[in-house]
Amino acid sequence: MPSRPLTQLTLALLKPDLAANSAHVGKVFAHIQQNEFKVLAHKHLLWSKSQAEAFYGEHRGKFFFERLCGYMTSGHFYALILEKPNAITDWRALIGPTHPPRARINAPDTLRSLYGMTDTRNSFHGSDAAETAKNEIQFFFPEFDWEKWNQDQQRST
Ligand SMILES: Nc1ncnc2c1ncn2[C@@H]1O[C@H](COP(=O)(O)OP(=O)(O)OP(=O)(O)O)[C@@H](O)[C@H]1O
Repeated sequence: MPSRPLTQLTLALLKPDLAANSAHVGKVFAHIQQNEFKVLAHKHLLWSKSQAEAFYGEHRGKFFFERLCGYMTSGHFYALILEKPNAITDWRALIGPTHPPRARINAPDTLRSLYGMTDTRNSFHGSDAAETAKNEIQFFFPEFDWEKWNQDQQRST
């Protein structure tokens, strides 16, 4: 059987401002596929305040923490497990800089440039490292079978 390159998983969020616009959601899913990410799983979620505070716990105490948690509980959003070689860096490159006005100047083709609105309402999240991706996938998809995924990876090399 021909071998394929090792893949990586990342956790992506399509945040509430984006998720509220079904036309934009369709375009973003198309963009994800055009960029050769495989969507292994996705969920449409509505968070309680305590869930948002748990996920963004590292930002507790920062000036934008309350605003961020308020935004993330303002409506439904999507959580996705994305797979491809270098998924973590590729997805962060595709979404672009945290701040959409800066993205529109420095990275105009990125998703945050195209769809993001403000520093808080920036439409997307992506894990920033392998360990974070594992923890974040576990947070949203506790049922995800890592052992099977690892076995499939080994079989395909
Ligand atoms: N200066 C800021 N003002 C308002 N909101 C901010 C600011 N910095 C970050 N945020 C919000 O907090 C989130 C997490 O911040 P972080 O610094 O981890 O950015 P990021 O890694 O680009 O974003 P994410 O973790 O969502 O992919 C951002 O996505 C944004 O919604």
